[in-house]
Amino acid sequence: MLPAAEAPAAEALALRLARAGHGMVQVLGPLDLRLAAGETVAICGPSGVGKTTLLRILAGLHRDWQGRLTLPGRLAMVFQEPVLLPWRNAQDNLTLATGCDVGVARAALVRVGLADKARALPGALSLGQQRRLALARAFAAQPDVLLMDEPFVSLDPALTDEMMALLEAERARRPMATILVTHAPAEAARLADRLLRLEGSPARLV
Ligand SMILES: Nc1ncnc2c1ncn2[C@@H]1O[C@H](COP(=O)(O)OP(=O)(O)OP(=O)(O)O)[C@@H](O)[C@H]1O
Repeated sequence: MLPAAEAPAAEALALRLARAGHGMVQVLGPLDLRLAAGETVAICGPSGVGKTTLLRILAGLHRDWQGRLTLPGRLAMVFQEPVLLPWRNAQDNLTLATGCDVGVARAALVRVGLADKARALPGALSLGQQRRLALARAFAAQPDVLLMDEPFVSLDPALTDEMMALLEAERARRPMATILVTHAPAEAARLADRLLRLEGSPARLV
């Protein structure tokens, strides 16, 4: 057995992708993506290169691909838009989406500053509160791997900073591997251990 200092970190995710596409059009691959437990990787690349497609493959939302995915733990995803259930209150948005119990949902709402909004419908929340609710939903899933698809896009700098601070606090509380798709170098520099770039057609990771 290797001494602890030389032992490889546990792997949170390993993708060996031969190809992925939309119908006849190949968008991605071949490419390999591996994440150690607790590691944060930022992925950037030009618009339309396939970043969202890659995240959707990892989340099981995109089926048109060939290869092998190993993902031993729980996964949660934060989309560009909050994608909330409009007729369910904030607390139900967490429990219904993740299967977590009310205590876990309440605790996640507290951590994102929405303790007093548990009974509020998404439509009664500000944009920033809706974004924080989407983050709380991901936290309530207690993921081992968190996928974030441009989660701070179109937010003002103060709200972006607040969202990043919430993510940092959650990672300090409970480590999770994170993939952050972003166009913003400052977000990648602050949050990520590694920066990867999707390039080409079909796209590869460089
Ligand atoms: N449902 C779909 N049907 C056909 N083609 C699609 C579909 N969704 C995406 N595409 C195409 O696949 C390619 C990759 O799209 P994807 O959304 O993954 O890119 P992206 O890098 O996330 O872009 P952006 O930074 O603009 O969000 C694009 O050329 C897009 O037009």
